[in-house]
Amino acid sequence: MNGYSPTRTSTSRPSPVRPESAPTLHIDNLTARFGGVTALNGLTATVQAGEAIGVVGPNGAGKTTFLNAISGLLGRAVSGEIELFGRSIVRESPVRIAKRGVARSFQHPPLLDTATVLENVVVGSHHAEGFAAARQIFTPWRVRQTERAEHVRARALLARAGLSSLQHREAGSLPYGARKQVDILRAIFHRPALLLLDEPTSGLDIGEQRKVVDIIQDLRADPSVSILLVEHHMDVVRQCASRVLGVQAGRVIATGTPDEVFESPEYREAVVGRSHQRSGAQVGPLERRD
Ligand SMILES: Nc1ncnc2c1ncn2[C@@H]1O[C@H](COP(=O)(O)OP(=O)(O)OP(=O)(O)O)[C@@H](O)[C@H]1O
Repeated sequence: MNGYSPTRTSTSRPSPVRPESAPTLHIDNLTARFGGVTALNGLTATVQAGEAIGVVGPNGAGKTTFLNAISGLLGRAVSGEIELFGRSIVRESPVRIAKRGVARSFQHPPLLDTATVLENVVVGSHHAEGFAAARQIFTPWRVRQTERAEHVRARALLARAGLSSLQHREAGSLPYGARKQVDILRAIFHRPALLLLDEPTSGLDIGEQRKVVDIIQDLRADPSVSILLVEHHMDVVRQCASRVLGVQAGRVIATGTPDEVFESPEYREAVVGRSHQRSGAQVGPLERRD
């Protein structure tokens, strides 16, 4: 069963053009500079349809900047190429990139605090469905129908995550762990082709971490969804990602299975070299010891 699968829902969003031959995402020589700081330094990577790729590395390696660049949040600070299904998105706005099927969660979820949890999950969906304001005025019945269907789908997502009891709570009153989960469901609600998750389990307790892992594993059953997962917990990466990019100083220093990367000399040096600081790879309570 796949309760979160974007393709198994009752209303359908016009899907972005997805040429069979092109990968979901191709990144070439991606560089991001902020004044004198080079956060990304020639990063190159490819994500195929249905892949879930972990992005790991020490603090300050450029992982969040990588997701920000793909989301279109960095504007002219970025150079290099970002292709989604073979089409360049490197100069497109965050809204257009979202419309092309990219959704993301944030380290610190920017929920609408005075809206309910249910409203937060569906927020922006009219935009995503291409409902212009004029259309809403002239076809109110259709808009109401769509809203009803969206609320049904959002409730189903919340139920699947065990968060039904929170659906009418104001988001501003939620504890941190619930905020993170709602933010992830909000991203999933838009049926992304590419889901960007930025430290989805940071600050969560063990039960909440398991629920997030469950959500990600469920999504992986859908071959049309690709995932980039920035994560410090090695156990979460092992359970959710088939392939890992080890990143340091804004470039990829190791690729392979989770264990191949975690055990590679390049990655160990990147993390151990900073052992006096917070480690880039945390062994969490979900850690499997094989
Ligand atoms: N908008 C910005 N302006 C200036 N410097 C920035 C900006 N965004 C990121 N940086 C810098 O770029 C580098 C990479 O930051 P980034 O947040 O991408 O690292 P990270 O790998 O996500 O770290 P962490 O694991 O701690 O979240 C850091 O030195 C950071 O201070």
